Amino acid sequence: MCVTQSISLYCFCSDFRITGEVPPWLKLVTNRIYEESRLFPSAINHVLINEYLPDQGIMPHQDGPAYVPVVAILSLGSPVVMDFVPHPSFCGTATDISGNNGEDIISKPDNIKMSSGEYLSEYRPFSVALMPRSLLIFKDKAYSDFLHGIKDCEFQRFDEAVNVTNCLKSEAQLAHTISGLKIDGEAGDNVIHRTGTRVSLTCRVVTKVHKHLIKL
Ligand SMILES: O=C(O)CCC(=O)C(=O)O
Ligand SMILES: [Fe+2]
Repeated sequence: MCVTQSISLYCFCSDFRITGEVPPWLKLVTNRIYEESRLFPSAINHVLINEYLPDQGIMPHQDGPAYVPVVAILSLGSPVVMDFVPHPSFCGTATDISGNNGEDIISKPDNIKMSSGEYLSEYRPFSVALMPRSLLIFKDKAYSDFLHGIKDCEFQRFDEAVNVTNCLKSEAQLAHTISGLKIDGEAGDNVIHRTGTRVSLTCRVVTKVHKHLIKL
């Protein structure tokens, strides 16, 4: 269940602001992501700010077609694990995503595996640990062929995360500053304990301003 609290939604396009003035610090952040990543076709014009309590996540979903297929997620506060699972259409349980009106596409986790329980070989699930102050950018196939989500769970294993080595390094360097991260490498027990809130800034480029996007 998606139980996150959306704090703010900023859409910079056509002077279209949902929750007041776009603060200068936010423009600095998005400009820097745009300029340094060089992955967005134009300046970021849409930022969703979400707050997650330790037991809150977000259902596996695909960001809607109103956005260009690249997204940057800046994570602050508690670390968390984001899971990527192949879109059901790559698992033999295709659902029609055409004609979507611009909203995100949400899928029940049960629909993600083939009836045999197998995944197509090139579409294996993976996860990424999102450490505090990290920036995750994904695009193309990761955007359109996979659903992304976060479990509603206070304890999250990250030993299977694609960036587990980086997490262990950053934990070693920042152990005193990262709260909610317990690592026991010897036991192979790499677990994030989400003890505090997490705030994320999801930065995108919206091409079509659709009235449904305003729904908070
Ligand atoms: O908060 C996050 O890390 C993910 C948010 C997200 O996927 C979305 O808003 O579409
Ligand atoms: Fe998303």
